[in-house]
Amino acid sequence: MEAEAAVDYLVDERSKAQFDIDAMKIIWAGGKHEFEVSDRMARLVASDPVFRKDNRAILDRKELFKNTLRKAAHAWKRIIELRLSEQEASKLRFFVDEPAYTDLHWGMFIPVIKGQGTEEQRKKWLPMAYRMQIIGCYAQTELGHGSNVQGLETTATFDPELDEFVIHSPTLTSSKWWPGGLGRASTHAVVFARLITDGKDHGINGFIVQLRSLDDHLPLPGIIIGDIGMKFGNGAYNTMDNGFLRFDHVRIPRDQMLMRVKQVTREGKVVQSDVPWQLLYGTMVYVRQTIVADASCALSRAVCIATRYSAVRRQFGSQNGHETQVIDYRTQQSRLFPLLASAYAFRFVGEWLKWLYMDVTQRLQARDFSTLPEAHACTAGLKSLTTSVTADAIEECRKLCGGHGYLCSSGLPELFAVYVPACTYEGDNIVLLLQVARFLMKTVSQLGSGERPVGTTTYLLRLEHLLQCPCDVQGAEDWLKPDVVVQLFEARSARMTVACAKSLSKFSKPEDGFMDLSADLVSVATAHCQLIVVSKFVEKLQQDIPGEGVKQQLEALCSIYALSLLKKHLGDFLSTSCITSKQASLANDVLRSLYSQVRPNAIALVDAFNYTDHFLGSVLGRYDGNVYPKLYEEALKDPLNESVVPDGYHEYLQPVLKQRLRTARL
Ligand SMILES: CCCCCCCCCC/C=C\CCCCCCCCCC(=O)SCCNC(=O)CCNC(=O)[C@H](O)C(C)(C)COP(=O)(O)OP(=O)(O)OC[C@H]1O[C@@H](n2cnc3c(N)ncnc32)[C@H](O)[C@@H]1OP(=O)(O)O
Ligand SMILES: Cc1cc2nc3c(=O)[nH]c(=O)nc-3n(C[C@H](O)[C@H](O)[C@H](O)COP(=O)(O)OP(=O)(O)OC[C@H]3O[C@@H](n4cnc5c(N)ncnc54)[C@H](O)[C@@H]3O)c2cc1C
Repeated sequence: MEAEAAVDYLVDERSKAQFDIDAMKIIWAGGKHEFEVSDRMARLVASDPVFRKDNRAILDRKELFKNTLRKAAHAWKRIIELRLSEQEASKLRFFVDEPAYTDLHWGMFIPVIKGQGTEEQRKKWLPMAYRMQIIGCYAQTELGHGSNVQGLETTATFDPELDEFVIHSPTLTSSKWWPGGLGRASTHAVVFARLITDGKDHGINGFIVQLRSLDDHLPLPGIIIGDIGMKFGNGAYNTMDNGFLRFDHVRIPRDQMLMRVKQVTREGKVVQSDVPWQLLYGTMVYVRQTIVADASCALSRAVCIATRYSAVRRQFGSQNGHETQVIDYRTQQSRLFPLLASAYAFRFVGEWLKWLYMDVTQRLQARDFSTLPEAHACTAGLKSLTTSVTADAIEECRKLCGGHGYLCSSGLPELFAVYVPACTYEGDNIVLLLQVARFLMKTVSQLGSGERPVGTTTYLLRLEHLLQCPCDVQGAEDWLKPDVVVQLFEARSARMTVACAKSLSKFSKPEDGFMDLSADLVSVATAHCQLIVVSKFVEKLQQDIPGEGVKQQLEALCSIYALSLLKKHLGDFLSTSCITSKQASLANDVLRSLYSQVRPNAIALVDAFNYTDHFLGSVLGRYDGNVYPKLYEEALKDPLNESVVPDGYHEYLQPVLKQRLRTARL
């Protein structure tokens, strides 16, 4: 094929931008320093051939896993050689863009010891873990029990004679099943098990257990361990060794029980410390918060691919002598731009959630436990909302790219396959929304008792007003007023919450009500979480936003985010009498004009994510828009194209063809 000169097919598009893109890049990155680190690490990874990833879909499982081990070892080598800070190292891992055992080691094993270990335990285990002299994972879920943590069956029985715990898997369903990094790589795990002393069950707790020898990596006596097998998609999450694990009376010293929440004395007495027992779930709160930040990355990546390709792709019509760019179709805009707006919305709510998590952590250290329930509800709810939207959005972006979106070289199938389990891991999304609903029902029921709602539920203090207030929209331009929109989302959430609370109060047993009304409770929780995202976007815009035109673009995106939600959930807003059908129709008109406003800026708005072509891993999303020759190039790399006549022709194709010839002669 003819070699094409390097042409930037998106130059025209970029010249239309009406804002300072460099300033937007800094807003997106969360600051100048963050931008600089992220940019440097992205380039470092993109320029290193060890980190190539274009062959993942065609490697078999063993090659794929070995390749991941190689990349993780190389990443670690570079981290040491370049003396990277924790922030730089974590960005480097992010741009390597391949699920690996190191995610669980750094993302869960270290945090669980930090959060649930005593000072002595932290001093003993963390230095080894930081130097990667041991590799750890988080072994909570069992074959028969995932969502219901209190239902775990693995036992940790105290033996006072030897001052040890005996870790045991009493049934098949008690086998640990799913932990990432467990299958092949980990030498240690924090294992969640039922604490049994003197025949009494004291509920679950974490225990540090060595699984494999530090000399030859063989499983230690009493440990039965392996990988749980291939998961959804080629490549994708199969770089991760999710594992199974059974214990046959494995003994560990008493001081390997994580003892920040509960302690077991030498005599076998269980002492509950004064921190809330829910801190046993603290690592999940931490990871849920990181998953929200990650959602904006996955979503922005898919949106970047779909937006660039939509500007390159032309179908039907006539536009300056060419067919029309598909991005100019209103239907394409109405599917794509709300996703672009959601990517920015999730970025800002993720930033805020990180702040909330740091705040609750500091309070816990100062023994102020008052904001823990809210932090749990926010992390659970936003994890659920952002991952569900992102998973659906990646699939929508695939469809927005038409047939070519279905090719692995578009990057979208693998992104989808890697991303969808986020709706399940770290808490199934429905189970987590039910936790938010439970928190809201409790908050509303306590309103009369002088208990003041905190943080994101403060709006419930204005319940009387919110239950009656009319929506202040008279003309279309009123829909652009942030306070009008925020109050509307508050009113919708408050009205749905109160309606559900009333229905619940009719049940003599609250548990029966929760079972019967669970689908409605999920809708209530969703409305509350959407309110949080809308209000955090609005709050972000009240800060100083430097850069010409940047604030205007973000204001347009914020309005698109809120009004597209209104359109999607119109039933909620109309059935709670929050708006009239006339107001809904005005909102729709405003949305159309906002799409026109965003259209010339669309390419620059996705360029602001600053993704390298290596990270995007997509022919359709290439920065230069040179899609068609590169699609050919990728196709020619497929192993099927290595020979002109396919393997199997002589055995299977030729006989069939010959047989058909004979039949034809008959
Ligand atoms: C230098 C080099 C650096 C290199 C850097 C590399 C960087 C890499 C880093 C990568 C970083 C991060 C990536 C991380 C990787 C992610 C990969 C995916 C991993 C996936 C792992 C997992 O899936 S682990 C398993 C997760 N499991 C779950 O989530 C289970 C879900 N279930 C539950 O949480 C609970 O069972 C339940 C909450 C659903 C119910 O619990 P329970 O039955 O006990 O409770 P109740 O409902 O009765 O509630 C009792 C009260 O407790 C409150 N509650 C519940 N949970 C919490 C909580 N978490 N915190 C606080 N409070 C909580 C609840 O509200 C009730 O309160 P009251 O109503 O007041 O009684
Ligand atoms: C890729 C991946 C990586 C993972 N990594 C780890 C790891 O490192 N460590 C670890 O310990 N675990 C890990 N897990 C396990 C994960 O945390 C669990 O799968 C998750 O918590 C969901 O639990 P479950 O599988 O038991 O789902 P289930 O609870 O069995 O869910 C099945 C269905 O039942 C519904 N359901 C369940 N309970 C209720 C309820 N009360 N009300 C209404 N509906 C309900 C759910 O909505 C869902 O539709 C991983 C899982 C995956 C997919």
